[in-house]
Amino acid sequence: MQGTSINSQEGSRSGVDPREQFRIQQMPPNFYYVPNFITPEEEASLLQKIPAHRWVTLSHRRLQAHPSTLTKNNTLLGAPLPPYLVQPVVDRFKMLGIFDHTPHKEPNHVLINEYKRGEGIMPHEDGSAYADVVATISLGGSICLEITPKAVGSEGEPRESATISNTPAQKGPTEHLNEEHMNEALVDESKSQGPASQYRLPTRILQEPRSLLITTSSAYVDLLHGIASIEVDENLNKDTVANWDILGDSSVFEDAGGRNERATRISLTYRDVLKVSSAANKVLGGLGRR
Ligand SMILES: O=C(O)CCC(=O)C(=O)O
Ligand SMILES: [Fe+2]
Repeated sequence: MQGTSINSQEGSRSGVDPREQFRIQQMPPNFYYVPNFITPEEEASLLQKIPAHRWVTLSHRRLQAHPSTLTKNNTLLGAPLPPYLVQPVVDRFKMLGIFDHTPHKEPNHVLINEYKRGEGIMPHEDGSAYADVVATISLGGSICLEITPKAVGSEGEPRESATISNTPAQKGPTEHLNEEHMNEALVDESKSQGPASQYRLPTRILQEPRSLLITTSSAYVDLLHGIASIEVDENLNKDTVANWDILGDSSVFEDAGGRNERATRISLTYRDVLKVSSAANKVLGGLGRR
């Protein structure tokens, strides 16, 4: 947002959604992409402050949860987020009204993912532990997030908890988007639900370093997201990347012949956990059991 600053007060006075200029037009609602949301200095500072000892290694990425992992019944033990995760970005979230509709009006939980070259995350939904919004800041390398409709028959199934490993929503290996998918990507109405059917799916959102991606409402609830475990994102152009027109610098990918060589990427995913238990209750409960 350093280069694309908005005036939220003016926005709200005039009744204009401050996120509107960042909406990804070619996609089902509601995805918003903000290039250059943080500065290179802020990116470097964040990268330096992420604690090296908190990583949990999963099969295709590393993860850490702040302030802590959720309990088995998806409750957050109330505690503040570390200051380096709060400022300056949470004030910018407020300018955009990202969490205005959630119970706590601001994020109370951050999952940090690290993907080395060739790593990814299978298609999934983030689930009902959280309010229906996630705000993702990307650091390091660029990556494509693949957006797919839910599989036939998945509607109505209970959404499982969004724990540290999220909710795998499709069985089997991640299906990578390729040129074929892109070219015949108009959604088959019978295989999609709701608003997704008017748009081209599956599709990709290219996330540049220092960008913010907001996924909310129906985008959070009705669609799956994942990252292919590949070393190069290929065939990147205006027809295959939903946010091409609002990228910070599409020439980087044009100059590379439509390729993005993956490098280590870290994502900070900000969320509002619905159920929060107070630390005081926990302490008293603990004493009671003695
Ligand atoms: O790294 C990303 O951008 C996606 C991560 C993700 O889907 C998650 O943490 O639930
Ligand atoms: Fe996710």
